[in-house]
Amino acid sequence: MSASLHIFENGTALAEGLADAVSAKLAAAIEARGAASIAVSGGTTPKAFFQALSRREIDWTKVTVTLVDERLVPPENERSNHGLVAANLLQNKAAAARFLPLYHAAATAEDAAATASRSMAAIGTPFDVVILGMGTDGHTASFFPGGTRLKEAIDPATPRGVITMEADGAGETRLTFTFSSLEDAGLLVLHIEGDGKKEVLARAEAPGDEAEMPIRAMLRRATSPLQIYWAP
Ligand SMILES: O=C(O)[C@H](O)[C@@H](O)[C@H](O)[C@H](O)COP(=O)(O)O
Repeated sequence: MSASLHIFENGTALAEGLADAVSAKLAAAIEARGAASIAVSGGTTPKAFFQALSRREIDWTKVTVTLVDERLVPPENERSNHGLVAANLLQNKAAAARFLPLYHAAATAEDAAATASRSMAAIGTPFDVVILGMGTDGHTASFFPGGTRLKEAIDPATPRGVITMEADGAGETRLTFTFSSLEDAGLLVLHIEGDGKKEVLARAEAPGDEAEMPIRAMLRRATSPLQIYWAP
């Protein structure tokens, strides 16, 4: 599927424009099925978007929020994506949403991934909305170049669910949804800001190995059209 590029004047306009598109998609899912789901990314980019989305007037009691990926740390750790989402998205109107964590205080990372996969299976798939970020190394979710389980994570034959990942530069062990869990979302978004990320995107769009820039898996093979939201 080909990608579409949505360009905004600045970060504020981007946050508001993306919150409009996402809340419309969630509202449509609630209208159609009585429930909606969204998986979001961590990092620095989504903060303003989370705050804008938290104020949108939809029936948040029917929305399940989860994470595309997470670090193996408890929510009170400053590097926790759960902590970021709790502080910025699960506020205002969106405080009524249900949040499903990927991190569980389990004995091992594998146990945490298995627990997360089970609780995710209960919400049903595909997700209505998936918001991806992208690192300057071309990673998305926790699909890191050189990641221990990168091949498995981006293999379309790997079933839906959460797996563990370790990589140089990733810091902690990660928990990440697999490619197959994310690529068919009702609304599949790549949310990036700045000229640097635009250059990374241009490199990713050029021919080359997916293992070198794993965002290529989404750009090339996602069955849902990738909606790229960008501002300088
Ligand atoms: O950090 C995370 O939780 C995500 O794993 C990661 O994929 C993130 O979306 C990118 O690294 C972009 O991060 P920035 O928005 O900070 O550039």
